[in-house]
Amino acid sequence: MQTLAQTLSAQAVNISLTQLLLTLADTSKAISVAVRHGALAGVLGATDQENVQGETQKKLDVITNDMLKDTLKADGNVRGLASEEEDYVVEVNAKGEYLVCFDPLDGSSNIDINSLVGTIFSVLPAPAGELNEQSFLQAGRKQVAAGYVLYGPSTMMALTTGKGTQFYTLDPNSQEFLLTDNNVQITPDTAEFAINMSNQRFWEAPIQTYIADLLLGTIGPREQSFNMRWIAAMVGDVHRVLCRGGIFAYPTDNKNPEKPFKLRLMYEANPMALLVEQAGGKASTGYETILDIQPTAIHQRVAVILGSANEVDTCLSYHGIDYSEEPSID
Ligand SMILES: O=P(O)(O)OC[C@H]1O[C@](O)(COP(=O)(O)O)[C@@H](O)[C@@H]1O
Ligand SMILES: [Mg+2]
Ligand SMILES: [Mg+2]
Repeated sequence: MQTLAQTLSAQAVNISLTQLLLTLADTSKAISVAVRHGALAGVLGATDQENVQGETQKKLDVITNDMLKDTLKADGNVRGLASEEEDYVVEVNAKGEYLVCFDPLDGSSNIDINSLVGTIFSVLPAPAGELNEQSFLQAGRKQVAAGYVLYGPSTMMALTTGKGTQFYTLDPNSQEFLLTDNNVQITPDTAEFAINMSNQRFWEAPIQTYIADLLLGTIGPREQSFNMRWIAAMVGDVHRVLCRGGIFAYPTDNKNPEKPFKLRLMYEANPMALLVEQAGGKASTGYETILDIQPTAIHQRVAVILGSANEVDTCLSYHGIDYSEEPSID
């Protein structure tokens, strides 16, 4: 089986990006060790700090953020970084060619119940000149690489450098990420959806109607039964969609009018959208393709609807968007 380095070489990924991706992979191996030690290492539970979004930080949010920050600072290829757990962008190396945005621990509410968590990352080209927040505000389409590492029963990485989506599995013996799927493909049709149903009464009308029709199953307009899954960690839910198809949605809601969206564009939605598109799926807010959004802030939040192409199109048709002219529709 090919190693990560061998696969990146076969994809003709340039040396600086390869080095950076290997740094991210190495750091994720160390995070995997910290996560696996759990209570034995005293890493579970919360801190008494909040991040910029007003969320209480878990100990592992802080530990994993520091691990990534330290290794990316030591990697000469990084110009700057932005993290869910950092209020502001961090300047790294004046000569670095890349910007890295990351969610060091996604699904962190799962950590205390020994359930799925992961790390999500997005790599953008660093523009010339002074580094500031503006340097990062590039549409997701500009990402040169994106991926996540899932700390599950096995540690897996999903990665794209714009040449399809690949899965790697961490070999516990050699400590190498080995290529286990070179061409991940999301089935265009599905009978499985993932959404936090407890927010139902707060959604907009289009998503209310769409989900209601899925729940009606064989007696509704879809004339088929749909199954529901919710891991409460985007990495886990998107991984399932990449493995066996499905639709994942965290739509707009009015539960807290100051925060109409949950997921963050730069280090959750964009990297997942690129992985999904590169695997033949689609990713939208309901009104706009995620990868085409022009960001306005590093911690900006968005609505997310992604997964099996035909099912995402069906969901978008409830939002009054007709995709019948698009080539992906039969
Ligand atoms: O609490 P909810 O509504 O189930 O939300 C779960 C969502 O929140 C997140 O956990 C947010 O990520 P963080 O844990 O990085 O803040 C997503 O991974 C997941 O999809
Ligand atoms: Mg997250
Ligand atoms: Mg997080």
